[in-house]
Amino acid sequence: MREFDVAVIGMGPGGEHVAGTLAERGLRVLGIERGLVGGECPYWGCVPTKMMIRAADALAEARRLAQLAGSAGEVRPDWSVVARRIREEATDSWDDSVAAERFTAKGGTLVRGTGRIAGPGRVEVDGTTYAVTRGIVVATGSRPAIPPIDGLSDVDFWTNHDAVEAEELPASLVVLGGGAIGCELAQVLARFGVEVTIVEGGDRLLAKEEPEASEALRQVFEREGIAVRTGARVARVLRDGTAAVVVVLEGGEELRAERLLVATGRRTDVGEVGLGAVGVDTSARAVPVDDRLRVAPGVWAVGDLTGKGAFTHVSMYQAGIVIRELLDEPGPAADYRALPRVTFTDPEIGAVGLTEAQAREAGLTVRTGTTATSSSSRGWIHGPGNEGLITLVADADRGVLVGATAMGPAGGEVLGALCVAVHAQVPIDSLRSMIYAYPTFHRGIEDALRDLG
Ligand SMILES: Cc1cc2nc3c(=O)[nH]c(=O)nc-3n(C[C@H](O)[C@H](O)[C@H](O)COP(=O)(O)OP(=O)(O)OC[C@H]3O[C@@H](n4cnc5c(N)ncnc54)[C@H](O)[C@@H]3O)c2cc1C
Ligand SMILES: NC(=O)c1ccc[n+]([C@@H]2O[C@H](COP(=O)([O-])OP(=O)(O)OC[C@H]3O[C@@H](n4cnc5c(N)ncnc54)[C@H](O)[C@@H]3O)[C@@H](O)[C@H]2O)c1
Repeated sequence: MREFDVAVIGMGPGGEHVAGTLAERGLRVLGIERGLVGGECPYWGCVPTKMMIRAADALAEARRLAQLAGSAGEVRPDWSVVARRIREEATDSWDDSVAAERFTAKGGTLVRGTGRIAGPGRVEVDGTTYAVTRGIVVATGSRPAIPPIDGLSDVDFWTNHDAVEAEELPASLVVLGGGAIGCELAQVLARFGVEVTIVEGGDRLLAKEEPEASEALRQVFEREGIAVRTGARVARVLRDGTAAVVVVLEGGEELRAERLLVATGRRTDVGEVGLGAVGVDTSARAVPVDDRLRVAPGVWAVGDLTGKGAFTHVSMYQAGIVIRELLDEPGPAADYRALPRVTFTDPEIGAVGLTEAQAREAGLTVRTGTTATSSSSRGWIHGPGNEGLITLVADADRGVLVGATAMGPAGGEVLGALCVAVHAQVPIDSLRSMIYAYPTFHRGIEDALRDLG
């Protein structure tokens, strides 16, 4: 049986970081990947979708020219430019040779196939068993969760994979799910001329964010011609000939489109990767981990699988802790108090820490302060595209921020300052005494602090 110090099952952003760093540090590392080294983020997630968004935002800015600077002629979207960039620049036509070689050049051993834990200190890849002396790291990520809707499996629906790989766009699209994926892709495709309807089962878009941000985004979407149906339950789905998908809502209304994109969340698979062999309940939705990402003696987990936030930065952050664990190096334990997230719609919605509702549920003495992005000097100067808000959530007893939202142009960048405030528990009095450069978008933080009272 071949022996390694560390085996990493799943080479997405978290697994690749653990495996590559430990190999570089001289450990014997086995990396196991059944798809592409790099995982969801570079091939079907963050990177190509942000490339799409960059293109869609350029179109939106061009359309704003008339209100700001005249005209650059007729704006004519061409998806083939985006598809080519994704194929050639982002994904190498979904070929991971460069990433695989980067790992093996560091001294790692890559085995392609489906890995699973065969027992303590043992992993198996498609029938071959390997001995692991120091640690097994499970980083198998997530896949699209497909809801059990009558008829769905009979229509050729899209997931994020198909949307990212599309060489041509449909004329019309129903997007099932108004979360981060649904909202980002809906706006991109609408800006490229696709007639888009979002069908969201809950009562608002981006349910994990502040309700005011959800409402502001809904208004932007409707103004851009995206139909938003919230509180809408799908009864069944069927194909009408070859041309259209019909989405039948409870109540009987029918929505027709050339394509259906399913973006209803992600699912993890705890059982498939053999975590049951080390005592994990395989019916769990996420792997239970402690604050050092330990699952069982000699087993760690990182990334989407841990249920701590399905973001690349969470996976990389956790990977950093596991690397220290496996190298026996000191360092802080995981702390998710200041977890940031950014939905890259236009306007961007950046948020960190707790929402107001979460802070109240936690029993804190909550105070909030808010300001409209459009009412700041910079927002007003910016003009078209200046929708948004800055909302602060404070723990009044301790005099610190526990959460914040920055929605607006560059909302994800404005968020940086708020992340520091929440993470480092900067006293609100200290935030009030800072100098905020004029006229920046982040200066809106000062207005929101004033509103905190
Ligand atoms: C459309 C979209 C847009 C996104 N945009 C952003 C964004 O802007 N910012 C952000 O932070 N996050 C974004 N995300 C989320 C981000 O992509 C994920 O959180 C991140 O990729 C998770 O990393 P991971 O390490 O858990 O593994 P994953 O990226 O999920 O990769 C896991 C890997 O494990 C492999 N694998 C699974 N099971 C096995 C097995 N048994 N044996 C061998 N290999 C296995 C898979 O093939 C895969 O390559 C986006 C996601 C999507 C879908
Ligand atoms: N910018 C980013 O960082 C970014 C971008 C995209 C995705 N992501 C990550 O990927 C995760 C998955 O994204 P997602 O948008 O698929 O999931 P999500 O959980 O964010 O949103 C899914 C939405 O689908 C709705 N839904 C579920 N079943 C439904 C049904 N049958 N009919 C109608 N609506 C239904 C839910 O109510 C929810 O609002 C995100 O939570 C996020 O962590 C991050």
